[in-house]
Amino acid sequence: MRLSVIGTGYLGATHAACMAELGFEVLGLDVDPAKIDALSRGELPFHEPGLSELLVKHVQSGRLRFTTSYQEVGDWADVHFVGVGTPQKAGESAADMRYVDAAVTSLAQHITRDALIVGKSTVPVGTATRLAGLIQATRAELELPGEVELAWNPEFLREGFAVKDTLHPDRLVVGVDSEHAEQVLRQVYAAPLAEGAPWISTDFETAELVKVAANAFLATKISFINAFSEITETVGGDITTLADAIGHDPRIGRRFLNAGVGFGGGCLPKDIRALQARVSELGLDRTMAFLNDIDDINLRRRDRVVDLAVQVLNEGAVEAPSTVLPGQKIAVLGVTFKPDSDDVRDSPALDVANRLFTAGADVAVYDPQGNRNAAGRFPRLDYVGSLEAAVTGADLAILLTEWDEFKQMDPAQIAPLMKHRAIIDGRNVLDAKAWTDVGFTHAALGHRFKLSIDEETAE
Ligand SMILES: NC(=O)C1=CN([C@@H]2O[C@H](COP(=O)(O)OP(=O)(O)OC[C@H]3O[C@@H](n4cnc5c(N)ncnc54)[C@H](O)[C@@H]3O)[C@@H](O)[C@H]2O)C=CC1
Ligand SMILES: O=C(O)[C@H]1O[C@H](OP(=O)(O)OP(=O)(O)OC[C@H]2O[C@@H](n3ccc(=O)[nH]c3=O)[C@H](O)[C@@H]2O)[C@H](O)[C@@H](O)[C@@H]1O
Repeated sequence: MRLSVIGTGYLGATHAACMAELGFEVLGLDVDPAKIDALSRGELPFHEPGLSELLVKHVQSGRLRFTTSYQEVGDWADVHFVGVGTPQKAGESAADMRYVDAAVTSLAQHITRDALIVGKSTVPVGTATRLAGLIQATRAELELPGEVELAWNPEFLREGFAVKDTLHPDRLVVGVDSEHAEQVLRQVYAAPLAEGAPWISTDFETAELVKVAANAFLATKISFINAFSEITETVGGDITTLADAIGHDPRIGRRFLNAGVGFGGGCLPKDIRALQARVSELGLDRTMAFLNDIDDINLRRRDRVVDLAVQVLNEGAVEAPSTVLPGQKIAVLGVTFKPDSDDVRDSPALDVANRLFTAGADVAVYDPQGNRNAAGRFPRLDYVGSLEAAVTGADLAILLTEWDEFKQMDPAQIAPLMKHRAIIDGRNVLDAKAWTDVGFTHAALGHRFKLSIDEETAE
């Protein structure tokens, strides 16, 4: 079976290379010629563990090719996966559907044989039904040969684990409206099915909603624990112990209860906003209103980091950041939205770095993979090539993305490099005692901050 993958970003490039790994001939298509040139040379335009190796392997074997031509994919493939972006519309909460609509329209205009179009992008409920109508109308008007069906097969991969999640998914969900479409998808996913991956075959609406329900639930879990952080920061208590304790209850589970600077990335934030916008459009204004609070709690974490920086740098005094940060050197450790990724889309870490800069601080940024993308968004920050370069001469270091390199920092080695020994743990991954033992002022999200002047060892 020949597969095409339309849109070769994070999702599409991963899906294309993994489908080649499963033994299929694959043709990836994108409207960005530079991306297609790079992928055709076996160069991955972003960082994703294990993906580069698969790309090189299958470009070399000839099983994986790339094109910008819809005519080529329309003549060639049996199954077309659509993985183009569905970003938040500028100035609105809703998803911008123009890329999905354009991709599906182009396919409908260029397919010249029997084929199945399979949507993988995350979309508002009702999209598949609308697109099925669009496909049939377009093809009838052009009197094109071949039967073209549509299915929706949402994707649950996580960045940083994209290859594993695609080759060994924890479930496969397909929204279909014919037995034939389901059988084709069962053939595509024969390998993970043979490994026992649960297969959920359902209607279009359920498939679309499963995806946004999953992301809304994950976002809710994170903001739930971060809301408790606001309480422990006020009254005292240990947010990590609290998460561990409730997480032992299997009905709750410990995963996604890591308190910190909150969720970001190209999906969770925009997906909860798009869900809310869609249900409001359906007249259900109150139904997902709680997601406003989930979003607000998440964004307040970023304010909290800036407030903490002000407190730490001003010996406990809380004032407006714009009046207190000028001239202070702050080392920002991590700018990607999560470790093992170079993705800075809606990254809480990068947002905080920029806010500190706006408040007048001299911000030195180091991220093992994210500096280049971050510099594309906020070129005025000072990007440096190592952890040591970032902390040297700094008044304060702030850990915002929990890369292993940061989790494994030795406070005794960092201490002599800094001008003042002060650290904020924005992800709750550092051992507070190890830092205070060598004279650091240590503050962490989810913990009450009390500055002890005695502990400050300004040099
Ligand atoms: N990134 C992730 O980890 C996951 C993403 N998703 C969903 O997958 C979709 C894609 O997300 P990403 O891959 O992150 O986006 P992305 O922005 O990395 O990639 C989208 C790609 O589509 C291309 N494109 C735009 N219009 C096109 C057209 N008309 N024809 C062909 N290509 C076109 C763009 O040039 C770009 O390369 C979104 O709906 C997202 O919510 C779902 C699960 C995981
Ligand atoms: O739709 C998508 O694109 C994907 O979105 C998320 O995957 P991803 O964005 O790659 O990253 P996550 O691991 O979910 O982390 C999202 C954000 O939440 C934060 N997070 C996560 C877990 C936690 O306990 N605390 C926390 O703050 C992370 O730092 C990160 O900023 C989902 O986990 C995937 O299942 C989904 O396919």
